[in-house]
Amino acid sequence: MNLNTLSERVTPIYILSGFLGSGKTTLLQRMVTYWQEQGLRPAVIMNEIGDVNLEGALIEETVPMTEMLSGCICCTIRGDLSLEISNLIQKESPDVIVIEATGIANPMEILDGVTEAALYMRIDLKSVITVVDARHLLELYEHQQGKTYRLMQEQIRCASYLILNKVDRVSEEEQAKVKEILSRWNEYAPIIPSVRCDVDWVPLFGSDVHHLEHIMNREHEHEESHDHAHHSHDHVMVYTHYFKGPIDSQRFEELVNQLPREVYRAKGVMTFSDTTSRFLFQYAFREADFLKINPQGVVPDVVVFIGEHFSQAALKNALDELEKIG
Ligand SMILES: Nc1nc2c(ncn2[C@@H]2O[C@H](COP(=O)(O)OP(=O)(O)OP(=O)(O)O)[C@@H](O)[C@H]2O)c(=O)[nH]1
Repeated sequence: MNLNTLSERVTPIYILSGFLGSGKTTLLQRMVTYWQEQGLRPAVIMNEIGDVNLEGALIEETVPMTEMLSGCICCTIRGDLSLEISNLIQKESPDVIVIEATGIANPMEILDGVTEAALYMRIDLKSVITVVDARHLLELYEHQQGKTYRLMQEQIRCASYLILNKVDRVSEEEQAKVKEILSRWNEYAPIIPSVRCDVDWVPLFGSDVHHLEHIMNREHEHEESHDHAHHSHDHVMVYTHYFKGPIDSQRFEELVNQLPREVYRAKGVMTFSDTTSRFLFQYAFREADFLKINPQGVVPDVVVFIGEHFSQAALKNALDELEKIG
């Protein structure tokens, strides 16, 4: 692989979320095994509360693993997360990275850490997979209060896929009820029932199999899985757009003013065709801000959009149009 293709390489990232004991580690082990069987090199970022990562011991030694101990990724070490990601990519150049977030982390904050890294590394957040313990959710739903309930709700809302795990511990009727709750909280994420997170990977990694095949220079495409994934991936929480060249600043501002409500945050580094300097772009609470910058080293032109299940295709099309005009 020459340097050029190396710098063009985009590392797919998955976030695994879910409440304590829901089955995240079980799922992580299965994901790692699946990718290894595909001939890929996965890497793992794990975060546990406490000083010893017991579960890390469950993952094979050949899998590069970064452990972030003594705290929850989202509260204490959010900045470090983006650093960990870039270190891992530089040192190990994995084909795919999985971040297992502690059961008490708020996934929105983890998304923030990941998108921070997207500003200086070519990464692509593929999906947030949330594991739900079927019985635990039913029990919490009965009471409908408390921090645990709200956090679980957050984790469910921001998922691109919901693994409804431990269905061996609920009746058919109960399973139907949990599914109904889940689809009310998150109408976009497909719900995949499982026992010990034993799921069919093709729908889950459809587009990524396609993507990873591309990395591996394989020729064939799996049309069916690609279509499926395209459909379910269109409504995303994060969209990262790498620009191929400078764009017109006024047209970009117009686009920003017309962003859908669901996009509530954006940030990036940009080069405009009608200005000389590069800019740090920030967008929050429907307000855009541009700051002249002179980045050190090689920093790509990229904007990360963060929100709640907005249409990635619509945004991508609009940005592609701007690029065509230049
Ligand atoms: N009955 C049943 N038990 C399961 C299932 N999946 C996982 N478990 C068990 O649930 C426990 C927790 O699973 P883990 O995969 O460690 O869950 P986790 O979300 O990583 O847990 P934390 O690291 O504490 O957040 C383990 O004892 C598993 O064996 C399932 O489908 N059914």
